[in-house]
Amino acid sequence: ILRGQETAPHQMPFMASLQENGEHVCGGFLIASQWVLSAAHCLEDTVNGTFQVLLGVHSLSSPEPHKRLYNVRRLVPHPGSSRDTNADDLLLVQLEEPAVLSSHVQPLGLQREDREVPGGTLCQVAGWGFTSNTKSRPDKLQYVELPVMSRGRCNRRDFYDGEITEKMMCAESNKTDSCKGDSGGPLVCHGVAAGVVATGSPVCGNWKKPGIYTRIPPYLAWIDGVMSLAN
Ligand SMILES: CC(C)CC(=O)Nc1cccc(-c2cccc(CN)c2)c1
Repeated sequence: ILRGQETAPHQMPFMASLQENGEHVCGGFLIASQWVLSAAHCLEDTVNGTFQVLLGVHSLSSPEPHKRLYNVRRLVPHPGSSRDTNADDLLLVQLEEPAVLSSHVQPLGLQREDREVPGGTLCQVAGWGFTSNTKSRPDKLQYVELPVMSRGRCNRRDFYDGEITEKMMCAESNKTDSCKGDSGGPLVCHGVAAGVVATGSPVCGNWKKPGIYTRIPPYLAWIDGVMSLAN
């Protein structure tokens, strides 16, 4: 998160750190006691692929009473996701067991009505991703408030020139922005998850490259289907 601020500890009790070999790789968020939603691109550049999910966390490094690392039972990338496009960039992560819920560990509601979030709406995005283009990584959870950019404006030639589908949304990236390591985190509008941070262009904080977020309503059937079928 570029030019954001540290959250109050556990202000976002749905936030998850998707980790590989004990290192933060991507954001994610609890959507049910045994399920975390993240981004499919987070599975790229994995070494031996043992993922774990850290919940109830504020500082990645300090011991915290509510912090708990969960093993992963199953990783379910969206069938339409692929390395070379932004399409369907979603990942469902089933925890080995249901998370112990508390005031520090709570699921986040999903936007259920398939209605566009109007341009200009202020939404929050959080994560432990880069806080600058010099790749500095924060230890504590950061968040920033960003205005949504309408699809019409985001698809202009000098922005993404028609690349933004109705299953994606954009947010301004003028200095404040999401960045590497924030992928998979939620874009929270009116208190519910309206989008998921997609990698989009590997540029952070450049107003000409708005942040791309996978919209959630178009994927509710897939999300509910996967969760209902799993053992
Ligand atoms: C100088 C460094 C920051 C270059 C770099 O590593 N960029 C990079 C790589 C992969 C993903 C992302 C990335 C993720 C989520 C959101 C965004 C942009 N809103 C970018 C950005």
